[in-house]
Amino acid sequence: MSEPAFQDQYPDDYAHCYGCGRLHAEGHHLKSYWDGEETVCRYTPDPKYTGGFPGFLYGGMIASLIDCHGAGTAAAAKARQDGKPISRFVTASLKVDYLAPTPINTELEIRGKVVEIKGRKVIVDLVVFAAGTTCATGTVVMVQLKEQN
Ligand SMILES: CCCCCCCC/C=C\CCCCCCCC(=O)SCCNC(=O)CCNC(=O)[C@H](O)C(C)(C)COP(=O)(O)OP(=O)(O)OC[C@H]1O[C@@H](n2cnc3c(N)ncnc32)[C@H](O)[C@@H]1OP(=O)(O)O
Repeated sequence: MSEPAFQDQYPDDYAHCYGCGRLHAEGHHLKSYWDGEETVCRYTPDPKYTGGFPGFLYGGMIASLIDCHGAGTAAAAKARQDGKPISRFVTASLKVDYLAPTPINTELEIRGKVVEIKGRKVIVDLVVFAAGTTCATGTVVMVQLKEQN
């Protein structure tokens, strides 16, 4: 059996994020997994998240995908390195470059690559693909909650 999604391993008290918390009743419930040394999250946006014109996703949602998949990647990477269960990270910094319009009603693939793990801080590079096109890239700085360290 494959390992549960990173977000499904968050402790209950820290699983209420609108983007990825499994316990948020109306959230997006993003799910992230290992794919070799990278991580992957797949998500098909609903047209209600339309951006400036029909057919395309609004930038805030793209940032959310990068943010939440980045947090999950940081948590999983730290857990893998330390041989411990997944703990909860929060976003200290989020940078997004929008490279091409991102379609809705198309499955997006968000991939993460760990750049650095230093103490409670993990830096992750991310890419958002739609049908093979690179639509956005991002870098996040994630910090492990002190009480989870
Ligand atoms: C998820 C469940 C939450 C449950 C909460 C329970 C209570 C927990 C208590 C408190 C945390 C509250 C957080 C709530 C968040 C809700 C969830 C989101 O929506 S995430 C999106 C919004 N993100 C925030 O709202 C973070 C706000 N920022 C902070 O709370 C702090 O600034 C935090 C935790 C991110 C860092 O504070 P430090 O005092 O723990 O750690 P320092 O020593 O400042 O930083 C550690 C390392 O990270 C680097 N760093 C910190 N901020 C950076 C930045 N903006 N850019 C680059 N590097 C940064 C530092 O340079 C340091 O690195 P070097 O060890 O020196 O190499």
